Amino acid sequence: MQSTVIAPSILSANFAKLGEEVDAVLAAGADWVHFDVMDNHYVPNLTIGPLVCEALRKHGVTAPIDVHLMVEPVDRIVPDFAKAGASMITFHPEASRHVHRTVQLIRSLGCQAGIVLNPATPVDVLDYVLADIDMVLLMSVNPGFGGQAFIPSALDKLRRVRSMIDASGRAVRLEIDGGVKADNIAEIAAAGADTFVAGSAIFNAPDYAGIIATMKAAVAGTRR
Ligand SMILES: O=C(CO)[C@H](O)[C@H](O)COP(=O)(O)O
Repeated sequence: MQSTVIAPSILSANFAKLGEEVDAVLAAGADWVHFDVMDNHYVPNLTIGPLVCEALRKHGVTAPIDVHLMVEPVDRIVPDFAKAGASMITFHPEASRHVHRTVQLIRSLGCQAGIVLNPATPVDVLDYVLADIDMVLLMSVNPGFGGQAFIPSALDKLRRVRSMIDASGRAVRLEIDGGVKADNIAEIAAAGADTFVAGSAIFNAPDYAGIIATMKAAVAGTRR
């Protein structure tokens, strides 16, 4: 099991003061910045691109930036994000014609690569790419919007992917995204996640440090 990572999704941040929001969650104990890229094609919403990632780096953000591409096609935008300062880039296999090639492209540009599985996407693709990736991101909501409820079937899927990762013997992160809250994060951690994306739970909280500490303590409680 990898170390615990809390990655606030800036989808729920106040975009009018994004730099300050990112500084605030990092100062409050967040480990990564989760950066949701939506194209109004693969998903029914439109968000931010490489220019905003680059702006965060220029603003002084040194923490890992975890770019989740909800775009189709994928490959064209990958080099722009690598240049803009992405640390890891995850993508949906449905959005790439050649999944293994996209993984190779991301890694050739110096970023970590991850595969994202939607709630109804089978895990089988992992049989063929687990040896080549750094992270699996399981969606516990249908992608496109923050603030949705956690889909319970994600717990069984977490357990299944955790077994696959452990059997591989590789240090692959298992990330969960969607509906992660202080009151369900322990159950999610116990099912095998080590990397937790939370948008509305963190950015809607009055005290960022308080909610992040509560989440980390809940995860730590499952590791004893
Ligand atoms: O990728 C996403 C949606 O596609 C978001 O990261 C995710 O939904 C986080 O938001 P919340 O924690 O509010 O559910």
